[in-house]
Amino acid sequence: MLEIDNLHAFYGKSHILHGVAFKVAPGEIVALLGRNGSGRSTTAKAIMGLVDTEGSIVWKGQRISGRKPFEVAHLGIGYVPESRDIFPKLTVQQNLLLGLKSGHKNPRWSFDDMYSMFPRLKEREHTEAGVLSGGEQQMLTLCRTLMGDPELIIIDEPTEGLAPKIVEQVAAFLQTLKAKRVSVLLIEQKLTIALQISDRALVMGHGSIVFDDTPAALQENRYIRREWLEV
Ligand SMILES: Nc1ncnc2c1ncn2[C@@H]1O[C@H](COP(=O)(O)OP(=O)(O)OP(=O)(O)O)[C@@H](O)[C@H]1O
Repeated sequence: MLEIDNLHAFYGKSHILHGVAFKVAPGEIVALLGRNGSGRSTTAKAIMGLVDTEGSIVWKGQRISGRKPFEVAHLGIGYVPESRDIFPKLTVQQNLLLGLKSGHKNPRWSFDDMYSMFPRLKEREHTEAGVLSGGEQQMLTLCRTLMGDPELIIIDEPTEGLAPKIVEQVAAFLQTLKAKRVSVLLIEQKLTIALQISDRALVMGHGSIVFDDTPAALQENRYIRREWLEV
């Protein structure tokens, strides 16, 4: 479904990704792990057309490398960046409405789906998003992106700084996506969550993929964990 091969990415003259290659299959949750600065966010930005790249990014058989971010989104790839991405002066409900893909006839998701995954958003339905807590803003960003009905959603550190109870809800949210065959590329710092819910684990180091296997294999591989994950 998503096939990345020999991907290089650049910020000006800085060469950040060095020949990244991996695949994401339909309905698969793939965890992208690594230390801060290893290149995980840059990989997400490269897929979304937000940084200069060389190499190949193919989505559903179509080459998307070099496309504009809105084109990539329109083709069915949703992106939840690390910074919570909401419209602060609009209510929760208005933010969700803005997520809807225009002209889309049979959306997979309804407002009620969002509110049943995150009941707190229902309670805050008519509240301006700018006054929500960090955790609530994260829920809203996830839901707004999902309202656009992506087939693949790339989520950058969704549980960063959240209380354990909200982390559990985000994990349940990811399981719901899986049940509905939405693929997920999950950039995570927390190894336990990534291992619990993902089908495959990728580890990045210095802008390259240094491990690509099952979560169980990563659990057993002390060398990779020590060299590339533990701080
Ligand atoms: N806008 C930028 N301009 C120049 N260099 C950047 C920029 N953004 C990131 N970098 C550099 O690119 C490298 C990879 O960063 P990236 O953000 O992709 O890592 P990461 O694994 O996602 O970690 P983090 O969680 O800290 O963002 C780092 O060396 C970082 O300093």
